[in-house]
Amino acid sequence: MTPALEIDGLVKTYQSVFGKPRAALDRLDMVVEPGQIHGFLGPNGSGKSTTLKTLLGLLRADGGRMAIFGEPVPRRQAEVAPRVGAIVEAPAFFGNFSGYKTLSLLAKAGGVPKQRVGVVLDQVGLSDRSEDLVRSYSMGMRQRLAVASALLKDPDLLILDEPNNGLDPAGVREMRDLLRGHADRGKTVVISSHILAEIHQICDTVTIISRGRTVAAGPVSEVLAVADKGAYRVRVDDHQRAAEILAGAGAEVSVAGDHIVVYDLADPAWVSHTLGVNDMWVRELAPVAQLEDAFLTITGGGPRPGAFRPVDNSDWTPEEHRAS
Ligand SMILES: Nc1ncnc2c1ncn2[C@@H]1O[C@H](COP(=O)(O)OP(=O)(O)OP(=O)(O)O)[C@@H](O)[C@H]1O
Repeated sequence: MTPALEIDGLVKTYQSVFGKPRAALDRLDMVVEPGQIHGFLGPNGSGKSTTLKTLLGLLRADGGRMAIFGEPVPRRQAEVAPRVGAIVEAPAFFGNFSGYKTLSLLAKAGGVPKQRVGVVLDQVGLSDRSEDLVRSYSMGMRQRLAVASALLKDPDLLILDEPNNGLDPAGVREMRDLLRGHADRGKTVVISSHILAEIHQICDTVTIISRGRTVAAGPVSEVLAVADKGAYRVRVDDHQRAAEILAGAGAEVSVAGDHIVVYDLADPAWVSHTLGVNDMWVRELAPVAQLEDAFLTITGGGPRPGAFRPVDNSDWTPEEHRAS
């Protein structure tokens, strides 16, 4: 089946008039299959908004390829635009219009039948307040109005950047039900977040990025299973050398900031023994037990080996990419 979304080796560097150029995306990869709720997870500043803006044609990429429903973008952005609804930056609504009027105008501008306005107001739970002026709306209500505007054209691909911002716990639950309902009708949803728990509760699959690179991707249960998979955090004096020794002895290891992580470890004593016989002394050996720890572990360092592909500059179509 054609993926709803494919990103391959995306590169984006922000130029600065005074300072040095800032590499925001460094060969980022992402694939989203249709009908899923896909989480796009990464710490603040890791490049989520930049990715989504580039995908939607709001920023120009410096390298890499992107396709939406098999159509290369930005070249065929106009063709796929009717199938995509997105909120990437909090839209500015006119405070003196009601929610209903706001959506009616947007529907008219987008060539969407007016009946959709009532439907989406209902979907986001704003029907009761639809005649009130937007300036009287709470932040959470404005957020829901924004989601309603993205739902107007009943998009096959719904992209929401941090949709739970400003929502209280009940609002987060409603948002989850809303997105699940959309996916259950065969639509695809991509939501970005820096909060692991949100992605864990809502999403089927996830792409985790750190410093503009993909560091892990796959079904949420598998990617985050690192927490339950006998992963151990190890601190020694020379992490690089310790990682080489442990990897050479057959362990799956990644270097993450000021520590290393050893995966699938049946017996932690094996680590102290293996390093000890190489004259390296373990300062800390602790299980990575919590999901938040797992997230920090995954995003704390560079990409894990094999987690991303280098860019090639050959001509490319999504079909060729899938065949390769
Ligand atoms: N217009 C810009 N000019 C220069 N640098 C920028 C610009 N926009 C973003 N950046 C930088 O690019 C990097 C990625 O930023 P981006 O906003 O894409 O991250 P993010 O994951 O969406 O973060 P957050 O979760 O805080 O929204 C950051 O280092 C940020 O400072």
